[in-house]
Amino acid sequence: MIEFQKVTKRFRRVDVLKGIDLNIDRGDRVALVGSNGAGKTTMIRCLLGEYQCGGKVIVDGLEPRKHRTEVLRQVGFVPQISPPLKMPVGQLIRFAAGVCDSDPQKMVEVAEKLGLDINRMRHQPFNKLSGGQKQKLLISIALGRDCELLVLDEPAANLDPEARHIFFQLLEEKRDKAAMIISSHRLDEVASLVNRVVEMDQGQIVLNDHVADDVDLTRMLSCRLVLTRASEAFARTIEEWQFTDVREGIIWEGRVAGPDRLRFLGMLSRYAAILKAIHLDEAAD
Ligand SMILES: Nc1ncnc2c1ncn2[C@@H]1O[C@H](COP(=O)(O)OP(=O)(O)OP(=O)(O)O)[C@@H](O)[C@H]1O
Repeated sequence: MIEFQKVTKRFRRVDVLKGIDLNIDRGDRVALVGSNGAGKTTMIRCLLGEYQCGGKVIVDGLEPRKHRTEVLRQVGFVPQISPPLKMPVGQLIRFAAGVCDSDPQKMVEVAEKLGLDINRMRHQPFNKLSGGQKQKLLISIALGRDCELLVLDEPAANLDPEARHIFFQLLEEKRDKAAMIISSHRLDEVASLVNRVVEMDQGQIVLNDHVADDVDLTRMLSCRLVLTRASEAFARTIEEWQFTDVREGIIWEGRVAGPDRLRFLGMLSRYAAILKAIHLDEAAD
């Protein structure tokens, strides 16, 4: 369905994508993870035909750069940063529904589930909404239509907890209807949805993990690590995984989201020399 073939992208002499090879098929639900600046958004923008890039991107046999309208018609997209649109909310919904030949009422219904009163705000310009309201509206437009592919770039970042919960429920309903690429820093949130984890680091794919559908991805792993000595570098890294120091930087405990296990072990392998014991256990519910 989607092919990236040796895709490269440079910004001002800096290589931001360094030869990405990746295939995504129908039925794939991919968590795209990686630290800030790894290249996730750039890759998504290449997929949507927004950037000229080296190599080849193909979506259902079409090159997005040459066939943007056709490609975008198949894709429900929620950007990380909302576009600076001045169009009033009501008009924006009608416009978006027209572009993908969908029923605007379905978008309004999704918006209401997320807690947006479209009727009250329909004359309000999009760029005057709050960050969370903008994100809810963009989610409503993407999910309130039928599409073959959902591309979501940090979609829940600005949502309040209640809306977050509803958003993931709505995505769950789309689970078998559309392929998904979800860029997220919170793998635990998307764990139950995805069957693949792709990790980027400095413009490259460093992990491409097909997590089998029969693995219980919602399960958390509880983990205890024992080191031969304390290490500042290790402490910085493991704290990013929300682990707690239980004895002078030597014993660490924490929990790892199910589909994150390979990425976690990949990170640990960098510290093999100072690891004395690793205990991983599926946490009891
Ligand atoms: N339009 C641009 N002009 C110049 N540099 C850019 C541009 N867009 C992105 N970059 C650079 O490309 C690199 C990758 O950025 P990108 O937004 O793709 O990362 P990301 O993985 O999505 O990060 P984050 O998790 O912070 O959203 C960064 O170093 C960024 O500064």
